[in-house]
Amino acid sequence: MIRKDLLALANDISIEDLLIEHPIVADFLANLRLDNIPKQLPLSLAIEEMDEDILQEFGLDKFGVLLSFCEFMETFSTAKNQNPAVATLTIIGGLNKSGEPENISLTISSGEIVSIVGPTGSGKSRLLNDIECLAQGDTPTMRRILVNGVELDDLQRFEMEGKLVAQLSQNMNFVMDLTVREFLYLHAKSRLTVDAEQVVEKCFLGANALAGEKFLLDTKITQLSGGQSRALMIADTAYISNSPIVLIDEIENAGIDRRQAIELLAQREKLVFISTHDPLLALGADKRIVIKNGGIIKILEITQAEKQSLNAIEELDNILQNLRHRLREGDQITVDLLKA
Ligand SMILES: Nc1ncnc2c1ncn2[C@@H]1O[C@H](COP(=O)(O)OP(=O)(O)OP(=O)(O)O)[C@@H](O)[C@H]1O
Repeated sequence: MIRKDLLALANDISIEDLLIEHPIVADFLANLRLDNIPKQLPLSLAIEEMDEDILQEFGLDKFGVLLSFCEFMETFSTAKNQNPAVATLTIIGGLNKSGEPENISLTISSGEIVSIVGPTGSGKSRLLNDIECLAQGDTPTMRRILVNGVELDDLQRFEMEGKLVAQLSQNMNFVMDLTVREFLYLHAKSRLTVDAEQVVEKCFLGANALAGEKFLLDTKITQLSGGQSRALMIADTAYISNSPIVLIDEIENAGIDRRQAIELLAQREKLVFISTHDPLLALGADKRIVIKNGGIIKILEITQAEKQSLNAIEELDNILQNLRHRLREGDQITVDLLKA
């Protein structure tokens, strides 16, 4: 649901009716201790009658409650989560930065991992953006993205917007004051997950396996570090979210177990695209798109020889990871740490 529709829910529908249509609203009210708000009014009018002090406890004013309502519904409402199945995604080439044609057509199936490599500024994020907005020749690259082999008209595109793609970007901004348990539970519940308790536990264990420093189910999500919140979002995307396509921009700096993270996502039959400068991640993918000057210049399938080199790269990477770990621990860095 887009902001305009969410504001209409807050302005035009009584809280009573809202609760029937979106039971998850009860959790929103409980979080802000608004359970006793008059339910016969729409949310925007009901908060007018409220004591400002209660809201101030949460650092909110009346407008802040409406904003918080929209953010909550964007994150948790089921309307967002009825995803169409995506078996394949096709990228039809457009033009590079010099206006020359890419002359490519690449079809990727669910469960495949695709890495995107190329120099800084070459257009890796642009390709991810083209996929995210399901470009139809209307972005600077003129690329077109087909879903299940079909071109999307404006209506289909609009309907699919926000439903297909989970974007795991560098920074996660959590606005709500929830614990990890509450956050995961709400997600699971809003996606009508059977056995929400079990899924929450699985997701929590999965996230902690990826994160460097461990966190608890009772840790507030606003207190998670960048790497921990990234790990949580990856586990959430794998176990709870049902977005069939996952876009990851530069996971290397997140301080989490990168290979395990990608494997976790691919096992869940997602279609995973990772923009990366990291050899381990690039070669861990089934296919590799090489970008230069804004255009796709090569599409490589991982070869047997490359797969074999992965072990050696992993050893090198472990040495580097160990160095980083020692550095964080305040240890002396000596040459013997460079041995495998
Ligand atoms: N084919 C294209 N035509 C026109 N502009 C393009 C094209 N491809 C990329 N660009 C533009 O070039 C700029 C740099 O691209 P982008 O940010 O995607 O690079 P990047 O490879 O992700 O860089 P980094 O590795 O630094 O993150 C952006 O403004 C992007 O919109």
